[in-house]
Amino acid sequence: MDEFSENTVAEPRQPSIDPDEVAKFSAMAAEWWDPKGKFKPLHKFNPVRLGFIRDTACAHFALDGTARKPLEGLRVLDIGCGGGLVSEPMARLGASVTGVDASEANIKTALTHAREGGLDIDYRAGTAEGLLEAGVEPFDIVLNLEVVEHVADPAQFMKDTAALLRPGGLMIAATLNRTPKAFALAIVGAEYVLRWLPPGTHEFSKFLTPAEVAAPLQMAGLETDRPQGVSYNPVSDSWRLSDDTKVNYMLVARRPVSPGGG
Ligand SMILES: C[S@@+](CC[C@H](N)C(=O)[O-])C[C@H]1O[C@@H](n2cnc3c(N)ncnc32)[C@H](O)[C@@H]1O
Ligand SMILES: [Mg+2]
Repeated sequence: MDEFSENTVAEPRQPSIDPDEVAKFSAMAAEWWDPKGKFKPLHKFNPVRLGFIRDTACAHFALDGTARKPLEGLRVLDIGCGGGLVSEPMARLGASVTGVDASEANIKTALTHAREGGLDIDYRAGTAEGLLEAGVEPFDIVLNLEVVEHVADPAQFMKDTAALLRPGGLMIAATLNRTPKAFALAIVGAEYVLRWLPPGTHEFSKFLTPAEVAAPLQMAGLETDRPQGVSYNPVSDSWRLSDDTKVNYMLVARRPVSPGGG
């Protein structure tokens, strides 16, 4: 057993995995940390979503956002963590981070990169349902970023990730909306015209509306905020928070301390 196999959770039945999708990401695993490589869009997108995550977490848990490590003491799950583009900054903010991805190649990249940077992150190859089967302790924060549009059963995936959130905890989900504008910008524009992403990275039919992301979370007992749009500005070549949720958006959900409120 190599060192890496110990980082695999619950091998046998992992129904959220769509093998073609995971193979697509495994094939690009070496590129995660190349800001000019295939994950360039995520690198560009990172500052705005990291700021949003930090601010939302500090507000939710009443933390001092100006502290050097404001998330100290919080357990964060980054589900579908890829190469760790969000796990690492969360660890730098003081959180105890568990990063889980269905692709072993991605986890290898993430482990290597974190070690090189002296960061201690609990990376595991696996899935949400694997964590549930393994009986992990629920997390203070669950990050569910740009993954649900790549899984086999989105509603079940959202439900499983909700089950990994403790009472009083915070989930931040992010994905692409299923609108004509998202088709034009995220698929035609980003994949075929600008070539930001390899053609075929996204399947339009797998995009989800905010209501479709929120419904399984609400059924799992979470309360959801209004979706937060994130938009690209071609003039400044940067991303910003916006009122437009038609392409990229984030959805904040909270598990009440006691069922039915509180
Ligand atoms: C677009 S990447 C997002 C990576 C990271 N969350 C980010 O935003 O930087 C999607 C990731 O989800 C992973 N993935 C796909 N299906 C999964 C599943 N069922 N469970 C866990 N991870 C999965 C892929 O391997 C890939 O690394
Ligand atoms: Mg995606």
